[in-house]
Amino acid sequence: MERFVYTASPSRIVFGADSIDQLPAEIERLGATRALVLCTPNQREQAQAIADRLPGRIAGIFDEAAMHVPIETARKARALASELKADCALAVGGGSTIGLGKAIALESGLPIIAVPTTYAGSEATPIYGITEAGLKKTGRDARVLPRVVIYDPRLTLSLPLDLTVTSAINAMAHAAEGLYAHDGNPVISLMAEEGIRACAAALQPLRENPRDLPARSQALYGAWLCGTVLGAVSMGLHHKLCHTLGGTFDLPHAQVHTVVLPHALAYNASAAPEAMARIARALGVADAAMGFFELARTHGAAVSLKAIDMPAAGLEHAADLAVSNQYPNPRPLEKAALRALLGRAWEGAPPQA
Ligand SMILES: NC(=O)C1=CN([C@@H]2O[C@H](COP(=O)(O)OP(=O)(O)OC[C@H]3O[C@@H](n4cnc5c(N)ncnc54)[C@H](O)[C@@H]3O)[C@@H](O)[C@H]2O)C=CC1
Ligand SMILES: O=C(O)/C=C\C(=O)CC(=O)O
Repeated sequence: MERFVYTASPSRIVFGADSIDQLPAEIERLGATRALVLCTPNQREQAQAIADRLPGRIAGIFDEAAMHVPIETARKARALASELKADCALAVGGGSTIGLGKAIALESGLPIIAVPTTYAGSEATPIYGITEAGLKKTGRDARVLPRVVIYDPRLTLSLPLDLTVTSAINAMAHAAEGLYAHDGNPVISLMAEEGIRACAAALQPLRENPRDLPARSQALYGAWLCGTVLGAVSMGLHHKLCHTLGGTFDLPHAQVHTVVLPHALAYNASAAPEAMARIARALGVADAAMGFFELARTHGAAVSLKAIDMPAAGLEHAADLAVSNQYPNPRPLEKAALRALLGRAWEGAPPQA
């Protein structure tokens, strides 16, 4: 066994169907009496229903969470938290809403209770992202790691099927890159493999019935594991490409992950054979990259950047950006090979080493 460092995350996880019933006790445990509830406009009703379970403990609801946390939204939410003297942020939603809670916590140290309703995994990480003047900056800070996460699969029953598939692949991407992270460790690799297995296995039953509670539970369990991997070790080429593409061309987050993952894995395959074997085993396929390509296609997700409105004229610029910062990745970053990768991803061609 090689030497490694493992840092466990100090979050408290409350998992299972109806675990939202534990919310009043969890808020009390934190000693909070004035929670600011955060959500997107789409999830206002769901957030209100949760707030209604907490009479006397809600300071207000802010329903303007938006993807990639625009700085203007963060400022507005921070000002409201301060004005209402909130003593905790209760984020009900996906990565965008939890990201808004993190933007508040980063400045104020307010504890976050996260109630995730997608599989993005932000609730399990100390990573924040804020977008200012078209540029998304991300960083790590222990203050933004939610203190408590309530994973209630019932709250994911309403997640539309297309987002269910792409969000689950977003989750599995964390685990896939965690398996070849330069700072990986055996515990995180176990979580990664199990996370991929659980998320992938949930997709077929959810396609047949998006309200299948055991399958929702399995997907959410997998998402927790995959998010934990993201929070614990460094990501490589795939995540960097997705951030570049998403941020520069304003592409939808989970869908970009879904398109890019097979191509990023094919690029890294020869340099990370053991990770590829573990990913393939978790998916129950022969080849990791093709496995993800087929998984997305089988479940009706877009497999080309073209289909999610990435302009072809931006490919050269994206390749330049991809090599502008070097970072640890199993295979060195080569401009010509990355340009070819992006071309295949744009077309929706199968992944190629
Ligand atoms: N900091 C971190 O560790 C991470 C941050 N992120 C960030 O999170 C954002 C993406 O988060 P996502 O969860 O993919 O999307 P999202 O949070 O933007 O949600 C997408 C849409 O689905 C709706 N939705 C969410 N759950 C629903 C449900 N159960 N039923 C019906 N509608 C529902 C939302 O209201 C929203 O309109 C990106 O900005 C990304 O960068 C993603 C992963 C990790
Ligand atoms: O961009 C962020 O807000 C931080 C991390 C992620 O989005 C991880 C991911 O790409 O899914």
